[in-house]
Amino acid sequence: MNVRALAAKALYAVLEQGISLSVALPEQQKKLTNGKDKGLLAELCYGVLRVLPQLDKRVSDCLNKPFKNKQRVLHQLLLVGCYQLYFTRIPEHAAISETAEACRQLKFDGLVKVINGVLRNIQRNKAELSTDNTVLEFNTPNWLIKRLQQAYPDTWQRIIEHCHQRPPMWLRNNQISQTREQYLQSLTDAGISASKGNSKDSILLEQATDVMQLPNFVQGAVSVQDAAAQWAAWLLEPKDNELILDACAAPGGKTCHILEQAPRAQVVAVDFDDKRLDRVNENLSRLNLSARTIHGDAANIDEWWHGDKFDRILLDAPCSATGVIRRHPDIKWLRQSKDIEELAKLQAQILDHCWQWLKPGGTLLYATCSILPEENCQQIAAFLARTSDAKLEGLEEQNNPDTIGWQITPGESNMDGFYYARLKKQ
Ligand SMILES: C[S@@+](CC[C@H](N)C(=O)[O-])C[C@H]1O[C@@H](n2cnc3c(N)ncnc32)[C@H](O)[C@@H]1O
Repeated sequence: MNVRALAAKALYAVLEQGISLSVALPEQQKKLTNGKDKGLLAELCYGVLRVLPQLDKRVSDCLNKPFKNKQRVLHQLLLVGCYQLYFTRIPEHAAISETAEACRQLKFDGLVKVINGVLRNIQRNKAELSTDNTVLEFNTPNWLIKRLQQAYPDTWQRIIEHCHQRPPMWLRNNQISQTREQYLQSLTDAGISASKGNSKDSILLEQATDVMQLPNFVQGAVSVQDAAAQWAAWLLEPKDNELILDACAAPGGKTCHILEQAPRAQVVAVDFDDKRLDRVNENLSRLNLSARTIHGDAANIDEWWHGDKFDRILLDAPCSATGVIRRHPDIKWLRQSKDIEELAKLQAQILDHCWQWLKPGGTLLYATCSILPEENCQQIAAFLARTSDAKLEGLEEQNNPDTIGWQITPGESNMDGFYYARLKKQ
């Protein structure tokens, strides 16, 4: 299979059909057997989505007539071609001929000449990519730029820059298997360079590595998890024998971390996405941990839980994921401004309901991978205003003690963007 044709198909799924890249990419990757080709396919898709407006403009300027309907996939193919010419070290003649061949594979034989012609035109005249307006300059939709400008008047540009950087690979040491020092030594022995992160289990790899190359990965020695997400279990402070609800648990990264810290805690991991819940079970089984996994709605706990109230609740709420754009650049194009208010409403609903299921004296940790105040500090401020038995606890890690909760912005200490607020029930 031609890698460029598969990239065009994955991008068509994201941009024309609104499918997330984490679904669309594996769908195409499974048609390839070679690891290098799979890597190139990912690089082409991620790359195009990072700089989409600039590529879009360059390609559209070279087309007499835009492609429509089923032929739209050829527009995506041209984006892939243009990306190779501007952003990769692939020899230009190879980039062009492979992309033209992809057109044939996509069964548009009659348009191979057009694809070839447009790409040759771009190659001959490799003008700087346009930065004529803020969308082109920042390769980010206008609505998101505006919201970021408002939330971060002094730093929004730097935040957007970080959203475009390639994310590092973080590991979480499984403290049941070995200490972090011991695992760092195993990595050194395996010739893998790594260093410690700020939270106790986190390890930063100098270079992304196939997990199968990591010592004892299959046996559960470590997991892949961004350092920002690793703060959840530390801030929740789970204890053995406590009854703990992980209210939006899939794929289970934080569920497993909670159990690594408190292996005898009774953890109930809930998610309303059945398929994603399977991933929780897979992760638990690799790490040899056990939790009760339930397919259910966190905004309707009464429906699936008839036991005691919980000592601790982790609410890793569904959110805009604007803090993890560096890992999922498709978010920029799949989300819309109106989603933010809808998500904030949903989060408030789940938060209010979970609160009813927390024991007096219990702790609820609210988390999102968003960097927008509507989903984070404003959400918690509104919750505190309407909930008389809730008290916000300060977090040591918080950079500004006056803010409501801890907002991590992308790139801070090499982490993803994330938000935490710890609430205690009176
Ligand atoms: C941010 S992800 C959770 C990530 C997870 N905590 C981890 O660390 O691996 C949010 C999850 O919430 C789930 N979700 C969204 N709305 C829900 C609801 N009302 N009840 C239960 N789960 C929900 C989604 O299916 C998704 O898996």
